[in-house]
Amino acid sequence: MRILIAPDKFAGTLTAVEAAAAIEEGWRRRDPGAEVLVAPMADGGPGFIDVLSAVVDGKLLSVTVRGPLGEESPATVLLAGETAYVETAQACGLHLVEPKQRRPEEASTYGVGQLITAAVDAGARRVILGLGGSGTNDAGAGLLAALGATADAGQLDAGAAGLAGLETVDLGPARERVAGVEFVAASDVENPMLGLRGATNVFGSQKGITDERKPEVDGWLTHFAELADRKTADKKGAGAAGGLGYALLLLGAERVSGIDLVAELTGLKHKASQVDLVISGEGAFDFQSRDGKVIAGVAKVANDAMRPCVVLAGKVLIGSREMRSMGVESAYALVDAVGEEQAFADPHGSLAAVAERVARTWAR
Ligand SMILES: O=C(O)[C@H](O)CO
Repeated sequence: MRILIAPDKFAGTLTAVEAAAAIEEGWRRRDPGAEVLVAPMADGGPGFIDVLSAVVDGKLLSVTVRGPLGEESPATVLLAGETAYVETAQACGLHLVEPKQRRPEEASTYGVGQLITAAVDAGARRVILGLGGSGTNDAGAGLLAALGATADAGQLDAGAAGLAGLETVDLGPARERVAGVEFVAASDVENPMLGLRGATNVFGSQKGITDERKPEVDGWLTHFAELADRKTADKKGAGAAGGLGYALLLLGAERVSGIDLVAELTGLKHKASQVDLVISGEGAFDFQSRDGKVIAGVAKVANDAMRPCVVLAGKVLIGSREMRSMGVESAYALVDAVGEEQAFADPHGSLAAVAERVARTWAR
């Protein structure tokens, strides 16, 4: 049997590379002669550089930047000729701050601007940024400040709260700093920045913004957009990574789907056409998995190649009808198979055990 293993990370427990290894190990116990192709995936969020550095011929540049709350964060830029790949979550990711320490209204994307500066200073003329998994919600104002944008009153690098008192914003110096550089924003979502479908209302809760605080925070972002460029806030992907997409669009970025970009760079289409079964996976397979996320992207590629796609996930929180409409044949949950405690205590072993069971059904 020929299989393609193309999972996302299992957030908080396994990277995409580790998840793929666990699935392969479990599958081989049942089907030792299987021909296995492995393609760990990412949608623009955490894991973007890890996954791309395995397939892009380039070198890693190590830098230290400001994390979401000002702490030092180590990060890497992947340089391939004049193209640089940046994983924005390395500077502004939710995982960088312990749940109890989170202050989402103050968290800033300043470090993402520092990553761009490092890439440009190293000779990049095209910067491809993965967006997603952020702990920030500052409309990308921090990024713009790091590149030289200025404001009177208020503060561009103090998170969403700093935007409240702004009176004027000058993006000129930031645009000048990166003149001639082409940007690509590879995002995990297409949401606009403001309103009910916007960054604060849809993704604010996972960062710790309470429902009561959302109208005021959304108002701060609206105020900033009114000073900078209101129309751009409605564009596709402006709301990705707490409005970081918006700041990149202001710098002229082209917006693409993160998973489509990763699928292309990893040759996923070709790989899918060579196998009998495609296996994907992630921590929680839920309604958020539908648009722009890894499972939806992998299932689409599998369907286009007319190959069945199954999913292994920590939890499956989606109905079978919805799952099938995405092109996923079956989904298997670790917590159903081994229990929640065991799934967290030994994620590798649990995932391998479930993969072995799946092979019992699918291997031939
Ligand atoms: O970072 C975030 O806000 C979400 O992943 C959507 O991009």
